[in-house]
Amino acid sequence: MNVTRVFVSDDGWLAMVDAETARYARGSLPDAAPGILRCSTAPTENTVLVDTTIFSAEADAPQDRALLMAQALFAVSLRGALDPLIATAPLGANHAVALRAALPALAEPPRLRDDCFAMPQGVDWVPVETALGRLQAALAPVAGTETLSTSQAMGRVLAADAVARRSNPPQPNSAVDGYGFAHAATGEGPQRLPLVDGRAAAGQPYAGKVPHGAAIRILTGAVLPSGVDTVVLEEDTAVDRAAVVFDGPVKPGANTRNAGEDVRAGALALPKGHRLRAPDLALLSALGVGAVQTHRPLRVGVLSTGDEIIASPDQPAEPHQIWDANRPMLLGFAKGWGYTPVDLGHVADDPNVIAERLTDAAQTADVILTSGGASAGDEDHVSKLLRDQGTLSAWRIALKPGRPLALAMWQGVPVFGLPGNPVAALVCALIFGRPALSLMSGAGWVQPMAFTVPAGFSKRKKPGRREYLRARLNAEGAAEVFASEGSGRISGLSWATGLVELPDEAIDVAHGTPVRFLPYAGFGL
Ligand SMILES: Nc1nc2c(c(=O)[nH]1)N[C@H]1C(S)=C(S)[C@@H](COP(=O)(O)OP(=O)(O)OC[C@H]3O[C@@H](n4cnc5c(N)ncnc54)[C@H](O)[C@@H]3O)O[C@H]1N2
Ligand code: MOO
Repeated sequence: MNVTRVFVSDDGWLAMVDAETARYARGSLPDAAPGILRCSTAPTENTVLVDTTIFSAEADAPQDRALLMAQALFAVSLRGALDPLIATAPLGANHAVALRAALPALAEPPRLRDDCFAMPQGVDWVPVETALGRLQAALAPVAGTETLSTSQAMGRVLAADAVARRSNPPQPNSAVDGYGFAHAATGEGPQRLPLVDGRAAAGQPYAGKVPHGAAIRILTGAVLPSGVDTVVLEEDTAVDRAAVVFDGPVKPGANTRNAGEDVRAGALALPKGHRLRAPDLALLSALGVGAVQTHRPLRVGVLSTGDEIIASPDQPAEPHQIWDANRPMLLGFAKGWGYTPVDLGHVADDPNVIAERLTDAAQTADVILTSGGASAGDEDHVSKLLRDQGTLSAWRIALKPGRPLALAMWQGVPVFGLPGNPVAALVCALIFGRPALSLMSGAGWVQPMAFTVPAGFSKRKKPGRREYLRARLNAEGAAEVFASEGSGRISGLSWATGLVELPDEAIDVAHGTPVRFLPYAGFGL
């Protein structure tokens, strides 16, 4: 063996760089590998101390690490670059990159293929519509019910049909201020009807009967007195002493409203599942519905995960840390959608802590939205945890942005693991979260509002996935899109007033091409 140098690691393994090692380094490892053996000789002037722990990531056993060191040193020596390395001992920590770079390659980098822009093979890419269909089928209303007075029920979802207690209007009445009479007593040409004493006003009904051929002063909303079926508008009349004059003919029933013409007593006023808006409070009140059976608001827990996240901008953040953007956004969605937001705070990427927080949350929330850690990387603890301990259905959705979406049950509570990138978190929350939460709240599945507008941009999109772009309408009514599609560009979320939805198929969008615009307002934002 033509030993040129001996390298000894601090744990006693010896590597020699020479022609033998060259053969070994290029070949397979025989049982007694030449070039590496347990150090039994005292260090000589030929000995260089090496720190083989720099290869801890590559090998656990000291002898294996020494072997890697031998291979690296041999490769370096072949290039004649050994001496500068040896000049600074111990040989190791300061040279980790150079020595790693010198290791012979074992793996080939993946080659670009003709279909390199296709979806990865062997991955179950779920089209958006399929994913939505599965979600819809899997979920059910979970919010309990309680009876509330109508005045307290704004924003609540009806848990039972609301039925009209009486008709609207309850009685036939006048639609205008004018004069009322029996139509049968009038005809064509000038009409002159003597007035009875008294009048009919809203809230002050006329108790008597108006004689055939006579008229009565009547105001808007007044119940039609007996003997009155038609009203002439005040502006079309003149009063001649104690008579009213006008030109006939007047249509029978003119300017009157029939009892129950709006809603009849006993009719369905609002169906179960309807979310009460201010106009609905008007209707229910008008129909005498003073109390309604409602679903309790869905409790939506929101949890952020990630070692880099600082829960609030009230707290300082180091340069490697970022303030939580997703949690305030998702809590805001929940509130805006009429649910009870439950702030579950932020946890670091520690599976035990995440599990503990989810377990607590399962007591206080009906559904949990997490963000971060949804994909399959080293730090993607949410999806791993849900896979190991929950019943995860990890979906890779043919969607951009927002492809990783982890769905699981945690102690009976559905967990939506949204992607960490804020733009992806928003898209997943609006496209998947909103209809799903609506269904769970008792309000049924909802479709986003969308309308077709001309594109104010151009883009060529490949087939196989749906894309959502941050967009807003310009003065011409065309949809312009945000300058960047980067999923971390949070400013684009505020710049936009909605999303443009590009279909799953390929599309070549030019200025003027019709595209679907989904306004934020249609998502209840
Ligand atoms: N090798 C791959 N890498 C990534 C893939 C992939 O398919 N293969 N998918 C990318 C896509 S698309 C997305 S989206 C993200 C999803 O990642 P995770 O859900 O696992 O989220 P993180 O890795 O934890 O974070 C991603 C990104 O978002 C930032 N973040 C996280 N939480 C918040 C928050 N509450 N507020 C503001 N910003 C947040 C985080 O710092 C990261 O920058 O994965 C891609 N990678
Ligand atoms: O879901 Mo990722 O972009 O698609 O950010």
